[in-house]
Amino acid sequence: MNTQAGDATEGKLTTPFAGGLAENRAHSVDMADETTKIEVRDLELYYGNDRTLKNINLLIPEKKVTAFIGPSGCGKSTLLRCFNRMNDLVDTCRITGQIILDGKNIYDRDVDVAELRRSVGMVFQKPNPFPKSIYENVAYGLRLQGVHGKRDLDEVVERSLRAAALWDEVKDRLNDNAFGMSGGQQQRLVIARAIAIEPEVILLDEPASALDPISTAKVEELIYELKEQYTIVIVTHNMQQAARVSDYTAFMYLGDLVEFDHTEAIFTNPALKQTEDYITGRYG
Ligand SMILES: Nc1ncnc2c1ncn2[C@@H]1O[C@H](COP(=O)(O)OP(=O)(O)OP(=O)(O)O)[C@@H](O)[C@H]1O
Repeated sequence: MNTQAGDATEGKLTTPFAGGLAENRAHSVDMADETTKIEVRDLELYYGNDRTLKNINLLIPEKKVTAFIGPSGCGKSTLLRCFNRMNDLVDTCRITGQIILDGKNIYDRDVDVAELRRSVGMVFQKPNPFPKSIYENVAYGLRLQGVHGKRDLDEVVERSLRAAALWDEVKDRLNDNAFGMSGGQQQRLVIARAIAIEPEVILLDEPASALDPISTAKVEELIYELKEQYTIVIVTHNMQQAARVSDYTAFMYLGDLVEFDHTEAIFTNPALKQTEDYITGRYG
């Protein structure tokens, strides 16, 4: 039987695996030490007639990094975008099921989507700074919220740039245009911009795939540090990256959540041959 996510079984949370093969895929994932930040319940997503996400049930623990891995087109980004309702922007998209954030279904009618996106920030594959100064990029969200005092803004800009491990590199050129920064710096700037408005969850969609190895290492270090304060969900094609930065890993295939577990277990002792075949590069 497909078990409801979040059922407590002898101190464990039973996380079911979705799709038609649920019975022989389910096993217990010990998450007893975790607080659930997001719970995905029976999530189905259609683009037109295409069933792109199939009965996804998943727990995302607070202040941990959860990675989504799987071959191209399996639905990783689509699932990620459900967490801040970015898919609402796609006309053909239809969603059933629930995503509970801090006890509230984010798909309820009374949810303020702008407010949701303030608490669930997102960083995309390609750095997308605004054509403004470094300072204004970080201050942008605060200004939108009505914060205009220079001291307040200065403080948040510095704190956010420090948190994004960028302050030392840019503190003497805060008024320069962000487009003059390297790709790796731009990506950390975008992360600083996301942090500035104090989200609770940060969604990262292949945040390092457009970066060189040194910038990638910096972004990975940053992700590791950010989980002290934020719940992080990352989509990555890079298995080593998932193994390095995440605490939990979800392996997806053709819209199914095939296996979810502690990252170490997924990479050293996966429960399913399908997962093992993917992480050892036999397909995908
Ligand atoms: N806006 C959209 N409209 C229609 N179909 C879409 C849309 N976005 C994604 N899809 C389809 O949904 C499926 C899942 O796509 P998604 O981008 O979530 O996969 P992914 O696992 O993140 O892939 P990749 O690793 O290549 O980024 C694909 O078949 C894709 O073509």
